[in-house]
Amino acid sequence: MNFETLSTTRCFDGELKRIRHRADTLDCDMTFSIYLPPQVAQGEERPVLYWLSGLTCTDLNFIEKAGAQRLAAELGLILVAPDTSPRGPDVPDDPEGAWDFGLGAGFYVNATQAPWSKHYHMYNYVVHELPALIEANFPATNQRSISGHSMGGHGALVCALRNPGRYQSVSAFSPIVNPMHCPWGEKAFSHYLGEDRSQWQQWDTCELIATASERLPLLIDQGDKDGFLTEQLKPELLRAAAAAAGHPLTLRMQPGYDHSYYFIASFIDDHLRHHAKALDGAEAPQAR
Ligand SMILES: N[C@@H](CCC(=O)N[C@@H](CSC=O)C(=O)NCC(=O)O)C(=O)O
Repeated sequence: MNFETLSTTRCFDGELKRIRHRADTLDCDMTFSIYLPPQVAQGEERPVLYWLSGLTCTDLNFIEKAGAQRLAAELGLILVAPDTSPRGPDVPDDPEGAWDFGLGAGFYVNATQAPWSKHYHMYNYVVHELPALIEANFPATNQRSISGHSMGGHGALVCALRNPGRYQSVSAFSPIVNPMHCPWGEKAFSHYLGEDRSQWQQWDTCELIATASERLPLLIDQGDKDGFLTEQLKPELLRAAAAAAGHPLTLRMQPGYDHSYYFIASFIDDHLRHHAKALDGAEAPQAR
């Protein structure tokens, strides 16, 4: 598989790379970031944490703002941050240029409706094509975990719930848990998936959790001063759905925190340790 390394930057004794490649599932060129911890320079293969970002983001928001590399280096975790939508001059965008749909807002679904269905297959990209590229070309094991923020939190939860056994652990910050019933999700799903709401259920965490065949524990952090909390995110709906299904959920309401990457940076270490504990060969170091 061909790819181009756009940059390589030393970081906490590891390497941060930006990679551009042709994405067949999206029918466009894509750029992602990958952090290789120092253990890979010593010949080790390491497990991967995939991070899905939210609306308006590229691969860089998480890499530049979350501060995850320091502990990833210590834990020996590879971090992979894809972009949030297909890109390029041929890729359709919101006709009015809104930031909550189209470019930067792929919602991690496989679009079925024209004109979106030509490129907007972010689910297939993050679940299949990107891991295949990573595992064939980088010193990565096939042990994977997934996390994300907001639209990306929705993506992480949906990817894990739809693929029992594929991910060792899952977590999310401020996820859109019930996109079928919030303005961001209704706008995106009606365009990408059409008006038949029965087709939306397979992309909605609160729906998927009812019938999940694997009860992978969910770790979720949510700020109680998040401006999107009541209209878009609605974590209480996930709490109810998880309770009804008997699905293990740790939902931490964090007092005073908003929707920003300052919030993510404040709790990212807990999430990295959660994933490291679940991933073979990436145990957290002993406390000193
Ligand atoms: N541009 C918007 C704000 C958009 C926003 O808050 N995006 C979040 C994700 S929201 C859900 O998916 C984000 O991660 N932004 C990038 C960042 O670096 O903070 C506005 O102007 O209101």
